[in-house]
Amino acid sequence: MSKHYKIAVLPGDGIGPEVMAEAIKVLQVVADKFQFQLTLTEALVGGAALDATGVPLPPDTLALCKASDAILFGSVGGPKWTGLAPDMQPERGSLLPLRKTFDLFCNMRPGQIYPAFADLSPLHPRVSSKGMDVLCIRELTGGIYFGEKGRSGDTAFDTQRYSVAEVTRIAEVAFQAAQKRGKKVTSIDKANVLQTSILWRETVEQVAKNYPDVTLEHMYIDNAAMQLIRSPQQFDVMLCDNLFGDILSDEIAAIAGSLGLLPSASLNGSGFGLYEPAGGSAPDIAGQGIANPIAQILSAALMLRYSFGEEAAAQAIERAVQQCLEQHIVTRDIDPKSTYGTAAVGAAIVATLQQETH
Ligand SMILES: NC(=O)C1=CN([C@@H]2O[C@H](COP(=O)(O)OP(=O)(O)OC[C@H]3O[C@@H](n4cnc5c(N)ncnc54)[C@H](O)[C@@H]3O)[C@@H](O)[C@H]2O)C=CC1
Ligand SMILES: CC(C)CC(=O)C(=O)O
Ligand SMILES: [Mg+2]
Repeated sequence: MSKHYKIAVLPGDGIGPEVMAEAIKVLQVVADKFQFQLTLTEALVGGAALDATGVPLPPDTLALCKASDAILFGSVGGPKWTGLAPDMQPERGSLLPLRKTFDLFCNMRPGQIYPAFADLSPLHPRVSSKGMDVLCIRELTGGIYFGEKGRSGDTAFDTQRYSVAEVTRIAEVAFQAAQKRGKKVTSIDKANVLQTSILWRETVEQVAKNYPDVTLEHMYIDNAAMQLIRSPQQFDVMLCDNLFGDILSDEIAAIAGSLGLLPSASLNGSGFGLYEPAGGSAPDIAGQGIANPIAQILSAALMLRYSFGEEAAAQAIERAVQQCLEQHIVTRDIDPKSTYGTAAVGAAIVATLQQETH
């Protein structure tokens, strides 16, 4: 076995460790089947790290990430840590610094309505027959999450700043992705109000000139949020800034059936990436063994595809997930009547992979 990949495994808080356990089982099966070696090294991050070491991103964890080929991330945060100083909070003190440190400017969140349980989509029957297949491409290292912020007395502020260079590089990714899909980019902004959106729109127009085979449309964020619910099938690639992409991707997940289905890849163009579910630590269901592991498992598949080029293994995982969904082996976030828990869904995906010949 000559191919060997080193993965930093950061389960984090809440449901993170529960869903990560299932993703690791899946990775071990595909490594065996597709003949590559994985070194999976676990480290503390987020609230778990804060409790154990006093900081949400310990130096050892960062060093492990730097020495790895990719990061498989669970989720961080929860009510236990929300009152802390901002940089001590798990989200601002670990996840955002990881995104910035590795320049992970491109966040991809693919969302589809799986035909097998389209009837369970909250939008059924209006959209299910026409489906949805959207790739949300979100700028991840700029915008209001990283701008100057402050608080004094009864006033607080956050700053949104975007440069032409930042918008250009994420727009390039969106157009290239659209070329391989439905050849349409919908760029989301609020250019009727925001100066950064005017620059965003102008810059996307410039980039579009290099992709004459891709149709570009612009849409204001408020309309986009509405159009997604009204007719999600109209979208192919949605190009968003950091804040708008964060919000719209949760909406895409809900239309697909659950936040527990939506994976994500955060990339910097070098092959290195951080892979995590689009959702958070779900404190309301943590510890109950009922979290949906599919977003974490599909995030592992994206890691195999984007960081390691193991396309066959990635597709095998995606097929196994699809098959379990078709057999209605799903957690209760998708079907409230279901009795399958996190481990049962993970085990079904593992069994499907083991049975499949390739
Ligand atoms: N990447 C990350 O680590 C993220 C962390 N967070 C943090 O997570 C904590 C909780 O945030 P919320 O706003 O409640 O968002 P959340 O995404 O954790 O949960 C929202 C709703 O979706 C459900 N949900 C999410 N993932 C699920 C899964 N795999 N299976 C079944 N149901 C699932 C939850 O049960 C909850 O009802 C906060 O501290 C937040 O800052 C939020 C988003 C991303
Ligand atoms: C800490 C947040 C920005 C995480 C989040 O909500 C996301 O990445 O979707
Ligand atoms: Mg979010």
